Amino acid sequence: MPAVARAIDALRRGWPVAIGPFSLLAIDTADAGQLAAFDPDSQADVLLSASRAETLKLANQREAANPGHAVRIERAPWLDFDAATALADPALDLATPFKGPFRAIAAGDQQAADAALELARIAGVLPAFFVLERVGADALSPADIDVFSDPANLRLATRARLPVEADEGAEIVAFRTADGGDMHVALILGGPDGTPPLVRLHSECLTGDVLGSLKCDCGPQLHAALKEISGAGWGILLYLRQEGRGIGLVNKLRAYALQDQGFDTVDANTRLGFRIDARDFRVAARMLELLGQRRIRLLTNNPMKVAELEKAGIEVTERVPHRVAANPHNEKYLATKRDRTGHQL
Ligand SMILES: Nc1nc2c(ncn2[C@@H]2O[C@H](COP(=O)(O)OP(=O)(O)OP(=O)(O)O)[C@@H](O)[C@H]2O)c(=O)[nH]1
Ligand SMILES: [Zn+2]
Repeated sequence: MPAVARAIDALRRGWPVAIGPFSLLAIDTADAGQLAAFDPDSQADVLLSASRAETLKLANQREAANPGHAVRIERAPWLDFDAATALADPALDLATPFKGPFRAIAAGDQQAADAALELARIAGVLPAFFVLERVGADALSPADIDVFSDPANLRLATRARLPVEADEGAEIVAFRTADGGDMHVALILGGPDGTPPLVRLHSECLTGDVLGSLKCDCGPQLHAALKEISGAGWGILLYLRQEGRGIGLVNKLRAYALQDQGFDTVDANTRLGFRIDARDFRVAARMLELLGQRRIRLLTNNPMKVAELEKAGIEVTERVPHRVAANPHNEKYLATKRDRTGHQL
């Protein structure tokens, strides 16, 4: 498992990683010099996500037969570092006329190719690589990456009293994984009273939670949730380290830049090459289990959260709506949540 943590670190630094039969260099974090060292003979192909390939109209019959999977683009003389960056990063879509033509070919080991894209998401880098078939002694397997994300690895690390505005008697509980994955926390307000706790799953949003961003509703939702839970007598707020619906802060800010170009929150994620919602709510179920709460009332407008928790063995006895007032900056975002991602607003 430490090998996965090392690979995540390497991706963030623009260093090569090995997965299955592949040696991979993340286009997002590497530079032309690192590419020359990685691939002195200009042999490397490019690996992209299906949704990115679709945006670029590079999804040919091969991809259509295998939707949702990594797409491999054959190396061509004009596919240098800058051209690859334009393939990887949608910020340049409107500005950069494509050279090409580019040709999609068989990915090779599809499972390993898909695992590479998932590792990029976990590392918070764009899901796009230079790729070579080169067997490395300590290559990761796709199963290693699954194990890394398995919420069964989550452990309760420590708990302490934390007086907060909403409840001076609150308690904070920290969770962590053996491999140094993201650290999640729970805030318990009030104490068990024999009824299912009112629970809020809050996904990290640095811009909204800390900076008072008006682009989303996260900040007001966070504070309203704490108030509501304390008013209900008792409950739990899970603060989940799933910034940007699981794509990381840098990629979320890239999504914001695309929104400045007129794309909505859904299309921005797709253009970046990510799923519309890349969060894994099994981790929330595991935290509730470690806190001894398998029956809950859930504060959310998002039916997917209810479904995912139930799938992971948590009984949601009631969905409690969690609406906050809109402002002129987040009106469109909230409308998109209602119209395109099934939020009950
Ligand atoms: N990728 C991306 N993430 C965003 C954007 N705006 C907010 N987020 C993230 O979205 C998460 C909050 O999710 P929402 O979809 O607003 O709400 P929800 O949690 O699904 O649903 P509710 O429980 O009803 O609030 C946080 O992690 C934010 O950082 C955006 O435009 N793009
Ligand atoms: Zn937000």
